[in-house]
Amino acid sequence: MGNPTSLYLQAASISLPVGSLVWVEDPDIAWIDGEILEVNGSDIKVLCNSGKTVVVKSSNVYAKDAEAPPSGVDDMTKLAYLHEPGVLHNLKARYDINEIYTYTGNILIAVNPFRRLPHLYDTHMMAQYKGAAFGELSPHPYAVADAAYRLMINDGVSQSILVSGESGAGKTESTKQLMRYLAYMGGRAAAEGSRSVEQQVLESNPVLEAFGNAKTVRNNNSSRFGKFVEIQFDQKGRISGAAVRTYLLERSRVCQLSDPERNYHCFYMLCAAPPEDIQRFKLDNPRTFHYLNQTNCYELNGVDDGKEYLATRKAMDVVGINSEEQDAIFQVVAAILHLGNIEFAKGKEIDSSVPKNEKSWFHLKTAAELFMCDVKALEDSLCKRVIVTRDETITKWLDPEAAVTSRDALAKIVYSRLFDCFEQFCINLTNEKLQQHFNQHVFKMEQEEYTKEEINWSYIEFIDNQDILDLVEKKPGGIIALLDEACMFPRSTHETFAQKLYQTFKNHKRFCKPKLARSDFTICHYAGDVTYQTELFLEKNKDYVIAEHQALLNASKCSFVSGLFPTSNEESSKQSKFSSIGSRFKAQPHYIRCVKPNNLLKPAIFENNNVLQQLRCGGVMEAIRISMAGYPTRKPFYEFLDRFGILSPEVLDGSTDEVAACKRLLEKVGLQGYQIGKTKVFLRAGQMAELDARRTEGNLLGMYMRA
Ligand SMILES: Nc1ncnc2c1ncn2[C@@H]1O[C@H](COP(=O)(O)OP(=O)(O)OP(=O)(O)O)[C@@H](O)[C@H]1O
Repeated sequence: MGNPTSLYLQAASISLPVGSLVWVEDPDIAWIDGEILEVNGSDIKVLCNSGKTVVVKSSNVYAKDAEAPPSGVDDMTKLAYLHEPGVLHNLKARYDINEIYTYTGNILIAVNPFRRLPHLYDTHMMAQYKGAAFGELSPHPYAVADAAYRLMINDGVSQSILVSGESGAGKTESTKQLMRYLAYMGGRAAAEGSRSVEQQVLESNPVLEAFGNAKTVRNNNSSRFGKFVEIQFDQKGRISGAAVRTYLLERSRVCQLSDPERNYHCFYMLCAAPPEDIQRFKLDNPRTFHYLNQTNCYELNGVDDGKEYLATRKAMDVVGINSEEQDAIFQVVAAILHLGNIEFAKGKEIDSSVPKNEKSWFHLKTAAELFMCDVKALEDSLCKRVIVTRDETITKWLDPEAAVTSRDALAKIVYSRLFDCFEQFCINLTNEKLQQHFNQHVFKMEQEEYTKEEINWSYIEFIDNQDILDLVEKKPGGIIALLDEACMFPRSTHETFAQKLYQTFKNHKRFCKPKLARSDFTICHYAGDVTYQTELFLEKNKDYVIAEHQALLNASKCSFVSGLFPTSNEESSKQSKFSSIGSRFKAQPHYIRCVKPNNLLKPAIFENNNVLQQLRCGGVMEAIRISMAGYPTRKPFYEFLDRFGILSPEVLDGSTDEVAACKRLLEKVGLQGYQIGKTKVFLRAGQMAELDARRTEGNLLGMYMRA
């Protein structure tokens, strides 16, 4: 991605006269506004609104629109000066009055209010957005959903809405609003006694949240997985079906935690279940389970896990999971908790292990009961490995440490099979793909606007992230290809893999080796640098189930459990499933970018630097950069004359032809490089500021002459 500051050079290089209102950089609040006191060559003295005076280079000063409405504009493209401080200030001005949604062209930016705003989401609101032209009403997820819905109906083309943002930014909430609106538009009364499809989709949220969400440092209810919701409509625009696909669950959380985070909600819910379930699953206080007591965080503020358990069961009913299946699911969840409490001691043989004590035996037996598998087989699968060579079969003991690793591996694979998952690495890769898609889309929309207005423009290049995609997934030679190779050689270790990477990519500008690291590597993703540990990597890529675990659970007497571990020929290939994520977004996309205004998760706090960082990474500044490269400021003819007619009042005399008047005015003021569209004047970056500066000069001159 290009350096975002290079964007504004054009806008900044114009000379601003004394008295102009400007933005200058500020270390604490990112951008501060003020007024120019003096201009000495390229040095500009500014009196900031905080009261302090600073001298800055003219290239770092950005014009502030004196006529910008105090409560902001609902679309960034309506800003007279489209630059970073303008965009930031606009979002803040709106956030201060609880206007959390703002457009940047077709992209909806949603700033998390961290407070309920029920008036925004009632049915009355939905009725208003139904069929309203995009941009006619205040920005809203309903408007995005409505536009997508209508395009689907009118053009018969599938649509997708991409909701992105960092953890806690409001993706889940926004998605819920989208689904509510689509259910409202395409709803169909359910047959007597059965639930409607849309209700099932909405109700699938609590189910997924119970099993895939956890408290993290950044969000008390953080989704630890990617989600793809597909809603199908029939010819008449009525919902006909739905599917919710999940991918890439964070699996390490099942057995490894640190303060102040929690494991997946379902574990705590189950421990707070009604007595008959507690008895049946031999459960106890969460503090007694190793997989839960590695942190001191058990309860969530305002959440009653017992109630949540019942609500989850109910939600499972709605999505069509019958009570037998529900029992099987919670049985597996309980089995995982017991599994985690099995400790190991040294056995009689050298380097062997056995369950440590009575307590461990109890948990081993209980886990086997709940998995409905053989106790001895479970013990063996934790403590032994069978190695088959050409000539013989050797049984190898695992020492206590290796037995713990084996136990945790079993817990993770069972839980992830329960949830159907992939790796953290792929989450970043998916984002990369989506980002590229986003760039292309924004670019295309710009082009379409120009074509519609019959504007000439040459192809404007923008930097995309194809290089990162190549680095990661190019065949042969990309990181994944090298990883696959490494996994095929029995002797390769994470160190040899790392060496291979360092060697291969030593000159790649998106790849680097962190100083001091021996086997880590860093990829410069669009959202920032991410360092990966090859150690975990090699392990994770071998997404195999240990053969003993596979055999153990495939033989379970519970058909649900054995179904989680089908034999290899019953299993769908991993590759095809992953590649489908990117291809699904081939449908016409719409974008919602969620922004988290502060890390305290509190209302009414808007941290400039924090927000700016998200706008830069999330592609919002990128979208603006793309439009800056063309003709970012567009003014309908009458508005243009209204604002700038004063620069040459004679052009207005006696003429009713707005187009001719605009042309004459632009000629008179000697502006170069603008274009006249069919309904609007198109200006290059900075030209609006230039015209305003002339107006200011004109006013000053007028005042001087009058004096
Ligand atoms: N539009 C909104 N109105 C009210 N509260 C909101 C809104 N959007 C987000 N929130 C609040 O912010 C919290 C975090 O939002 P959400 O769970 O949607 O984030 P997320 O982006 O899905 O996070 P993660 O990626 O961690 O799952 C919510 O629990 C809710 O309290």
